[in-house]
Amino acid sequence: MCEVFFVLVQILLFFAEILNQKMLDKVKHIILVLSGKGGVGKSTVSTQLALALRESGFKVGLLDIDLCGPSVPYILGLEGQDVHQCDEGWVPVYVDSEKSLAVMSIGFLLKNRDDPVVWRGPKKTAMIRQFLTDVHWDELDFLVIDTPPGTSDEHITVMECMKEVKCDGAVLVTTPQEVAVDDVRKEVTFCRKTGIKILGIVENMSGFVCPHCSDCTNIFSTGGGSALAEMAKVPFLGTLPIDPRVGDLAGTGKSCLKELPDSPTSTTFREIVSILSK
Ligand SMILES: Nc1ncnc2c1ncn2[C@@H]1O[C@H](COP(=O)(O)OP(=O)(O)OP(=O)(O)O)[C@@H](O)[C@H]1O
Ligand code: SF4
Repeated sequence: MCEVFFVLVQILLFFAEILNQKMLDKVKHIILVLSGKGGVGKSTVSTQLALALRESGFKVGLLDIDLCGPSVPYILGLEGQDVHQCDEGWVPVYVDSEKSLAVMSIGFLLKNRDDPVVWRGPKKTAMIRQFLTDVHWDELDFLVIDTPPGTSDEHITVMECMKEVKCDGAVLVTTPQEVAVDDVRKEVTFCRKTGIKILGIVENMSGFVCPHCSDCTNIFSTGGGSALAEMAKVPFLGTLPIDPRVGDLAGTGKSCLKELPDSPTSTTFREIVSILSK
């Protein structure tokens, strides 16, 4: 009896793996965006990175698997959009008629933005697996995956699924403060233990850009991200200052590269795109 069950599980896993590979088959590059701590700007970085890749002419998908705080639909101004089902699974929401940016988030499945997702681990794990296997992406150059903060069950599920497909690796987001850097240090260890390559570290909220004179003032200490990158021997991808104009783009779906082409934030995103697309 036990053996029959074991064989059945193996068969199911085999088909899940095939399905997983099939859905992500047409995706050339998969990039995870991780942070050890909440509120450091991971969703902002994921979204602006997806938009910057699109501005650079790539076809992009953005998958938000932050089940407890799905903010991508809000940031992109897509709240209230419906996700449709087709024979192969879910059809993502496209931000434009050219279908240059496809988006999937649990936020599209909640009736109300304020509805909490009160699920235990196994249900969350099943949902994440489904997100990774059942979204019908068209041909994509890049799929950016926005993850929840920390190193929880959800992360382990993502890492397990990523082993079955060709994931390029993870971009780690930190802020300059020591507590955030400490948490990202744990994330570095987590990536190493789970075999995910670290593509680099981004230091967000690094200084404040004055909206009047555009001067950048370091209100916290700086350099935590680059010091960690050096210590962990991984690339440092750059700094993004606190820029109220970037904060104001949340909810509009507008790209920083397009709206604020001369800002330090756009300069850093251009560099990140050029590193990731090499
Ligand atoms: N560089 C920046 N300049 C100005 N505002 C920023 C910047 N980065 C993030 N923010 C703002 O900080 C807040 C938190 O950002 P965001 O939601 O991206 O963080 P997060 O790490 O994804 O949070 P969570 O852990 O809840 O998922 C948002 O209001 C966002 O607009
Ligand atoms: S940075 Fe310059 S313009 Fe901005 S608040 Fe300070 S003094 Fe004023």
